[in-house]
Amino acid sequence: MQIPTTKHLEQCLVLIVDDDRISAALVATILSNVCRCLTVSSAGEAIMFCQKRVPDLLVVDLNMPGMGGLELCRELKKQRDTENIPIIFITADHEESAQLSCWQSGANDFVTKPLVADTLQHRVKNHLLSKLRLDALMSLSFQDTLTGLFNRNYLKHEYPRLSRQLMRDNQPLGLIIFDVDFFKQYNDSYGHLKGDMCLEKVAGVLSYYSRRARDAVIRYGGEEFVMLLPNTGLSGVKEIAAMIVAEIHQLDIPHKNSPFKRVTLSAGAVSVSDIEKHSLNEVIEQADINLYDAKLRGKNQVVIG
Ligand SMILES: Nc1nc2c(ncn2[C@@H]2O[C@H](COP(=O)(O)OP(=O)(O)OP(=O)(O)O)[C@@H](O)[C@H]2O)c(=O)[nH]1
Repeated sequence: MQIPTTKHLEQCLVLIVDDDRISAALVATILSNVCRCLTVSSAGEAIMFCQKRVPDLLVVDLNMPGMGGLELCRELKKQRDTENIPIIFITADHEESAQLSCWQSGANDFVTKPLVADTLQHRVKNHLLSKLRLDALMSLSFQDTLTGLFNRNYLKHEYPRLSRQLMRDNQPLGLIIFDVDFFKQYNDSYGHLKGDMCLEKVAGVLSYYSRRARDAVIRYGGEEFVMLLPNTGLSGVKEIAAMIVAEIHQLDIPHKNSPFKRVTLSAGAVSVSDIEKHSLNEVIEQADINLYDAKLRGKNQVVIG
């Protein structure tokens, strides 16, 4: 089976990390007909770059003043956002021990100087293609096709890691379940296709409010969405849930068979501080009880506790 890739090779961004400008320019020229390239001149700059924008691959000079290539590689492989970026070292060192150090730091490959242009191009190309296939598989496994949000698989996969992190930092997890009110009637009145468009609009608003790097929105069921808000206490969770419910109300998406005459959301929210004592199911269950309460109290509102 051919796995559909998320973008083309020429759209990929390779970050070249080299303190020697001439050497960096040579690598950029060699790779110019394979992909897009940007250059930074130190490991520190590379880390800052990756915090703002994640490249598809890094070509790193092994020996740089200050933080060297090996340390940079170890650092990037530790971080969740950068752990899957292929890293290729360029080294003038032909010693076996240097090669071993590259592998041990987590590098995906290395090329030796003097550079053979064809070899560098093919290595970069092969690693980029593997990365594109991995990205495509990740999005097929973890993305909801209608809304582009994460799916339930992602939540199950992500929760153990997230809860370990929150435990270490002694921080709470905020979680909100949103459910579109009278959505069966919406489909019945306007048709399934319009129903899908309505879900896409709701998803857009939820994504907009998922502002911090580790916040996440998941399409949990048909018209049910879960928002994960790490490091967020009860008052923060309440504020965000209320803003989203109000925003959907303000959007004024017509719904003739709702008593509100527009599309609305109900929300059940929690903030759990002793996360180690609770499974994902327990946290969801608590939020779901609150959601049920919001529905009982007349919908278009948030219940938190
Ligand atoms: N258009 C569309 N509809 C969906 C999708 N997934 C689920 N639904 C519909 O969502 C509706 C949910 O109905 P209910 O669970 O009865 O909820 P409700 O009508 O919103 O009732 P309350 O939650 O009590 O306000 C069902 O009619 C499903 O067919 C989807 O992907 N697209």
